[in-house]
Amino acid sequence: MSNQLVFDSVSITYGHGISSFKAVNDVSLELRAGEVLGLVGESGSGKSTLARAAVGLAEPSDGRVVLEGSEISHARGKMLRERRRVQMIFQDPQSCFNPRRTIGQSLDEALVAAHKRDGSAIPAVRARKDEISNLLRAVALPADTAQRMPTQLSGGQRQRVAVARAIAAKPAVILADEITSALDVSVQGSVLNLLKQLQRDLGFSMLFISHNLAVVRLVCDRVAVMRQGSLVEVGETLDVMHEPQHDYTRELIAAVPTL
Ligand SMILES: Nc1ncnc2c1ncn2[C@@H]1O[C@H](COP(=O)(O)OP(=O)(O)OP(=O)(O)O)[C@@H](O)[C@H]1O
Repeated sequence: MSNQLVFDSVSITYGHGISSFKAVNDVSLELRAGEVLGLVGESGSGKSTLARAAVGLAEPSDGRVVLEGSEISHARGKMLRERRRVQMIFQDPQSCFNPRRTIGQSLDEALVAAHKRDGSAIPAVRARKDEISNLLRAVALPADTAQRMPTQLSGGQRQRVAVARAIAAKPAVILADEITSALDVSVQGSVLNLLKQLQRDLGFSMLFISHNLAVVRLVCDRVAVMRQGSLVEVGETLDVMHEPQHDYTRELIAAVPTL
């Protein structure tokens, strides 16, 4: 399997001088084409910061992030557009949508950006409306969701729209950062099933950040464990769950009785 996204000796420091803090410390991690890689570790271990470096929301102080052979960290010009092939979905979709735009307008913006990135002709409004209906259907939302405002949707529906917006970009990689943590338990499963199904159908790779090891076991092919900014262990999910190599991983697993 080829590597889609590579974190190559990435370190990320917040702040400067004596108040600086190294949130990620020399992490090398490879996301293979078509796989779901879980990223686990206690709160503050640097999981989100690492992922954010792949979409330009954090800048590596050392090392680089590489997408299909091309560096996308420190991106300029064409690589900024290329970086949109990595899409991040956040815990709280409420804050990621422009509150003054309808869902249809937000999805349209994502579609237009994807066509611009690929250098393909931007389809006429009618054809884009059809694409938006298809996207909504793909995430099991009714077509009239396009006319609604973000605040008119439930948390689960908003997260489905966030997934639709991510796939509108025809991503090579999706970074899912605690995407069900803010949802009611009753809807968490359906959003996860949806994402897993889309991942299989569309073939993107996914970095799946979660506190919830039970969910990680269900969703992920491999799992990586971070502690205090460093990577402590990475392996096949079942191997890591059943034969953890590191004491810290053992502690994480022991904290989840259902495992
Ligand atoms: N913008 C920032 N400025 C300064 N420090 C930050 C910033 N963002 C995160 N940090 C710090 O960096 C460390 C890593 O945070 P990060 O959010 O990456 O961890 P995490 O493993 O994703 O945690 P969580 O699961 O709680 O989201 C934490 O100590 C956090 O307080």
